[in-house]
Parts: sequence; structure tokens; C-alpha cells
Amino acid sequence: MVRTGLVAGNWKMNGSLEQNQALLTAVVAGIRSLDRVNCAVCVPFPYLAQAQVLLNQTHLAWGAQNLSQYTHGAYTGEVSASMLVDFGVQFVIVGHSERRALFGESDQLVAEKFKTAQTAKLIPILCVGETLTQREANETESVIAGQLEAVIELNGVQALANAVIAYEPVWAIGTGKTATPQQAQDVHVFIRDKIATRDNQIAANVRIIYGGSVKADNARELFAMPDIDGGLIGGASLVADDFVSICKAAQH
Ligand SMILES: O=C[C@H](O)COP(=O)(O)O
Repeated sequence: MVRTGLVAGNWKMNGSLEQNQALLTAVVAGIRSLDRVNCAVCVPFPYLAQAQVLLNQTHLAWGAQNLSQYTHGAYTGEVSASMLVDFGVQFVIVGHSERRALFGESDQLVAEKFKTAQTAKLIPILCVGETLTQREANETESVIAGQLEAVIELNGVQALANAVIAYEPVWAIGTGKTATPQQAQDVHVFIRDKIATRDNQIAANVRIIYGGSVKADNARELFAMPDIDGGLIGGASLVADDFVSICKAAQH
């Protein structure tokens, strides 16, 4: 089977109305001719309205970087799935390592956010990945298995049919230290095999993308690996030419 590649930008806490306008306009123009890869940007909440206006009817989808596990009510500062739907959001990142490490999001909470997203028909981009200490202690597989199992336990393996998994080794995020294509491929195969123990078809179809210092000059070799279906791009998604090059590299 052929999985359509996905390149999603994660702007993190960056941007301004003025910068976004220039960036989005340039990216939309740059990816116009790409018809065999899906491209998206996950922007900070306040810019969803701007993304909706600028990206409607273009090849660039938009998404959010987080959501509340609650649907509505007295949860000051939270943003619900239905609010994201109001702004035409298609994707939402859940369980990014920065949220796990800096904001205390547990595997269980991530699984709940995943559920809330899917209930609202949003496509969760579920981030999994190990720290350097965990890799050096040979815990990569057990850590990722735990992160994945929490989501499968709560949501069922079928839920992965409408989701994307992003493998993001924490030691490669924003460090300029990319996993080698083979290192990334090995973990992607581990993830796919793990899912296959529950359901072969879902495992074969689910898109597993790689994140961690993907740049215009290393994207092609990463995306050439058979189980790497695209990328979740941080820093390089803030530079139009770089992001467009990475999107092009994912079109096989
Ligand atoms: O979500 C994106 C990742 O955290 C990767 O960020 P990076 O490309 O800046 O390393």
C-alpha cells in the first residue's frame, strides 16, 4: 500500500500577524503544484483565525498544537476541541515532548486529549519519543511502547485509523542533532510492528512521521526510508523556502 506523505509544521510559540501573513502566503505559493503530499501548519491558538482566512481553499491545511481534555466549562485558560473545529482545524498535536516535560502531561492525559480530539473529528498527531538518557539506558522501545499503549488502551487500536503518529526523539528536537535515517526507520518499524500485534491493516496504513531537526538538506534521505511517511517540523517550518523544500522532499 502507498501512504500519502504528510509534512506538518509546528510553529511552537512563534509568529506574529505580520510574519504569519508573509510566511503562509509564500508557503501556499511554494506547495501549489504538490499533489502527492499533504502539508499542514500547526499554529498558536490566537492565529487560527488568520490561518483559516489565508489557507481556506489552498493545499495547506492548518492545525493546533494542543487542546483541552475537557469539552467545555470552568477550565480557565483551556481551549476545547469544538473551539478548534470552529476555526476549521483539521489536525491537532497531542503529547508533544515539550508539553510532557514542561507542562506535566502524562501518558494518561495525552490519551484523554487524543480521545477528545477524535470525538470532535479532529485528526490527532500523537507525539512519542525518548530522551537521551532513556536511549542510552536502552529504554527507547519500552518508553515508546508505554506512550502508545496508553492511547490504545483508552481509545482502541481502531482509533489509529484516523490519527498520525510522530516519532520525535527528544534529544533531536531543536538541537540540530537529527536521528540518522536508519535510527529513525528502526523506531518507526518498532511502532508499526507494535500496532500490528493488534491490527495488521491499521499498522500498514497509519502514517508515522519523524520530527527532530528536520531541515531542507536532510529531509530527502529521512523521507526515503520505507516507514518514514513525512515529518513534524519545528524551526524549519518558520522559514518559507525551507518548509517548502521539506514538503517537496516528501512527495515521492
Ligand atoms: O514538533 C516539532 C519538533 O519538536 C521538532 O522541532 P525542530 O524541527 O525544531 O527540531
